[in-house]
Amino acid sequence: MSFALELNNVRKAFGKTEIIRGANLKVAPGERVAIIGPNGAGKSTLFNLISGRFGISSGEILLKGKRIDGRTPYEINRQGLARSFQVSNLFHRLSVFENIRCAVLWSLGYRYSFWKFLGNLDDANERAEQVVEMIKLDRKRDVLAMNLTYAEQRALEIGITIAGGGDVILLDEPTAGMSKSETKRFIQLIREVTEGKTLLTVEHDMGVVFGLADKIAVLVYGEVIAFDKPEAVRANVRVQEAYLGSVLAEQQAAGA
Ligand SMILES: Nc1ncnc2c1ncn2[C@@H]1O[C@H](COP(=O)(O)OP(=O)(O)OP(=O)(O)O)[C@@H](O)[C@H]1O
Repeated sequence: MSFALELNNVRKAFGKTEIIRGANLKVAPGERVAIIGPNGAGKSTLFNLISGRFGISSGEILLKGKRIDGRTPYEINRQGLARSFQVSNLFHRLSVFENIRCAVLWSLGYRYSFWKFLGNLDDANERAEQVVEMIKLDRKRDVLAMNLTYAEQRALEIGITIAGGGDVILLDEPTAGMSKSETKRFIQLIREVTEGKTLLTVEHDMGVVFGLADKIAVLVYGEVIAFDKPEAVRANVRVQEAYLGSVLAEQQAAGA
């Protein structure tokens, strides 16, 4: 079986400082994985390496069995990896539907001239309608992105990410800035829209991590020190010492 995503001894240095120091990870198809770790551990850097935004210094990254290190973000995206855009990358003056349709058209290859085709691509329109429904914004279909609530904008961002049909999805702190009740609903939404797909998230909120992930990868100083089911990671002494013990205590105290 080839893994959905495989990192073998990946290293990344910025100048003389090595940030990712031999990271290994093997994610099976359909698995939901949360990457956790202290601030500055290299989680965002790892996402940037996987999605091709930064080149690796050494090692290899494989997507569904094929090497992707050295490829451009566009090429990696075409091979089936989709990374969440930030809210600021929404087209604020376009409607929910138009935002999704742009993402669909982009994924079909209309990179810079997609506006020429707007309105006359039935398949793209149909796919866009489906995605709008999946992210439960059908009642806001024609509302401009700038007039959505924050949580709705984050849902739209997820819709844009999945619109192209990628089967390995990277989400960077998908529930950041949401209230507790919004977060709960949003976890359910993420579960639904990524059903059957492989999901990687970077996450600080342990409630989200334990609610969403089949497996947790713990990144400390650029190394994956544990990769296992949530209960096993929670019980792992090395993880508790390096990170989780203090974070759980903090989050429990905050919730108490
Ligand atoms: N382009 C860059 N050039 C130089 N150093 C960088 C660059 N990007 C990240 N770093 C450094 O790499 C280290 C890891 O940063 P990164 O943002 O990946 O950590 P993180 O685990 O995502 O942190 P956080 O949880 O705070 O978001 C930091 O010390 C950061 O300053």
